[in-house]
Amino acid sequence: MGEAGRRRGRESDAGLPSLATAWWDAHTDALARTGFLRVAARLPATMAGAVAVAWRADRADTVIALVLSLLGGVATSYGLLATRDVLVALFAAGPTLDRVQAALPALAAVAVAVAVRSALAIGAGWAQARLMPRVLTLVERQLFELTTRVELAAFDDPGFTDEMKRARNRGGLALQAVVRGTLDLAVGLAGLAGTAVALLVVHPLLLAALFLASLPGAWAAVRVARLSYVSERNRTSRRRRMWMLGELMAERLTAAEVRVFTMRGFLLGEYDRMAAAETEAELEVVAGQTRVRMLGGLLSGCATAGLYIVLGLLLAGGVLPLAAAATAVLALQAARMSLSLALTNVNKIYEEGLYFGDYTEFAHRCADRLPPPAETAGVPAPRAIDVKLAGLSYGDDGPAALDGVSLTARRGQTIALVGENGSGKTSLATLLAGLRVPTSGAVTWDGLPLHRAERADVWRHVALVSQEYWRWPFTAARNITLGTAEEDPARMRAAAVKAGAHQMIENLPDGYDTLLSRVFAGGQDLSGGQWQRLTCARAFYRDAPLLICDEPSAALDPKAEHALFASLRAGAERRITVLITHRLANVRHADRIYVLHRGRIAEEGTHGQLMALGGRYAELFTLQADGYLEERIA
Ligand SMILES: Nc1ncnc2c1ncn2[C@@H]1O[C@H](COP(=O)(O)OP(=O)(O)OP(=O)(O)O)[C@@H](O)[C@H]1O
Repeated sequence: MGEAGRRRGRESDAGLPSLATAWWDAHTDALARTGFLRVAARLPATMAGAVAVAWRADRADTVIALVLSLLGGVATSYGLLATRDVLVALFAAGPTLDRVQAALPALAAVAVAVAVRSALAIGAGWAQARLMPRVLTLVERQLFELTTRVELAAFDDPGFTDEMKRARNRGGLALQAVVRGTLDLAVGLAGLAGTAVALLVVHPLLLAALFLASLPGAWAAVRVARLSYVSERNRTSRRRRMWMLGELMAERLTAAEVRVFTMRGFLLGEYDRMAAAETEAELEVVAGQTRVRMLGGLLSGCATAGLYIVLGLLLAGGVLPLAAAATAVLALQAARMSLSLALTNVNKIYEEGLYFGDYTEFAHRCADRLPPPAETAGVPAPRAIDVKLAGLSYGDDGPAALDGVSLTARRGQTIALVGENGSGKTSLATLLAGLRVPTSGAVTWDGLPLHRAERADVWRHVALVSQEYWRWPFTAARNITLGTAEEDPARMRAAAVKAGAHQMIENLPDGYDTLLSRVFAGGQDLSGGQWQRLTCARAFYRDAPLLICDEPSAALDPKAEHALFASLRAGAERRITVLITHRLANVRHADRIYVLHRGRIAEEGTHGQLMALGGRYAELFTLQADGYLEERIA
């Protein structure tokens, strides 16, 4: 078992169980074994990818940054050769004044080269700074375009959500770092090339010696990068747990339960365990990196010493004149600076490139999970919805949540889905709304299979009161008109009245303009029932031909519940209404009631037919009704 496996084992000894193994663990070990040549081979592709993104973000600034960086290398080369001319003039025989005068033109050339190089570096830096925010926006926007389009089923896959988190948290910043690193590497390489040209002119052997001297540093840089990347990957799941524990201990929604269930000791204990494993892993990596750096430093030192010995021998043997040797020393110093810049950035590009690779892999995975292209143009408002032998499983090998379900719902009808918890009601509703594609069978709207239609066109005809609705941090008005292009105040108020939300909203400090989130200054929060009224108002505002209400009254008081169902009945003839509720008194008026049991339709019919049948429905209804019948107001 690898270290990662052993650590996972330790984590699951007590407390929370292990997190599901994520797909990336599979290639962690392969990455740890990546050799220098593979790293080197990977760099050009990473850099080309970065330049391509930079190009899309802003062509002009990309070209300016690259061209100015390369010109900087020319200025370096020119400056070094001018320096050699200065030294040749100064080391020549003759009176000092004459020698200084002879060196003046070359000195002027050196000054110009230095000034030009600085100006080019400033220009390149400015272009790079302008490029960075655009690169980040481009990458993030691309990610959100995908995450808001992929099939809903993708979110059931823990691997997908992990990858998404990593791509979100690190992808954009990693690409920024790769682009910055690529441009800086261009500066370093241009400087190095400029120096190399100067060295080549001085003596070709010096160039070879410089190349050999740079190898240990390059090896250490790449090795350090790989160590931190592999450790980061291994630590992701631990961090996820720590983040999850942090959320449980420092969130308003969990605060009451943490206290009343005396969870504090357990949660803090879990946190300590995770933190200890995290620190241990961190120290392991730092120790490994320090060893590599020490070895790299030692080898670099030896190589540099060798370089100076070569220089000394060439000088002693009379192969190299003194001025050329002095230029070579200057060139070597310049080369070392350029080399250090280049290596730092090789390091950075490689490491950040791996993280950006996660982003690009995630983008590819998203592309695989996008709905197929629509085969029809436009989707008319449904007059009849047909479900034929539909089955649904969550995940690749999950048990069937629905199995062979068939039903028809027509315009003007209200159908009710009832049944015990986990029987498949919500799953069936997601099929009717085109939110999920059945794993077997089909769902059609007026004969059109939903999976062949453009999803956005389908959802334009759907209003959903979801069981797990989101408390959108917008104003009350925006919460009602959510997702619709136009805001019609009169219609919005009418929808709020139908949902019993109008008076409640009017009583808020700023009425419909009250911000419903405590996260923002001056924001307000609502009670569970008040939020539910608002979500019902949203559904009425959409006034869609398919209205799905999944437990719309779970948090409502009896009066509000009564009013809501009266409103639902009032407009029922214009649409298809799907009602899901455990309060069976509310489904008595439904045109057809489907009783689900373990993903299948166990019974169906009107209230009267099902009561006469004396099956599950009759049993549940009688059970509930008895509770009310015992005590009546006299
Ligand atoms: N996102 C999901 N991923 C995996 N399994 C799921 C998911 N959603 C539902 N299930 C499973 O599918 C089955 C049916 O769930 P569903 O939510 O449709 O039941 P339900 O009848 O609406 O239940 P309830 O009355 O509690 O709302 C359950 O076994 C549930 O565990």
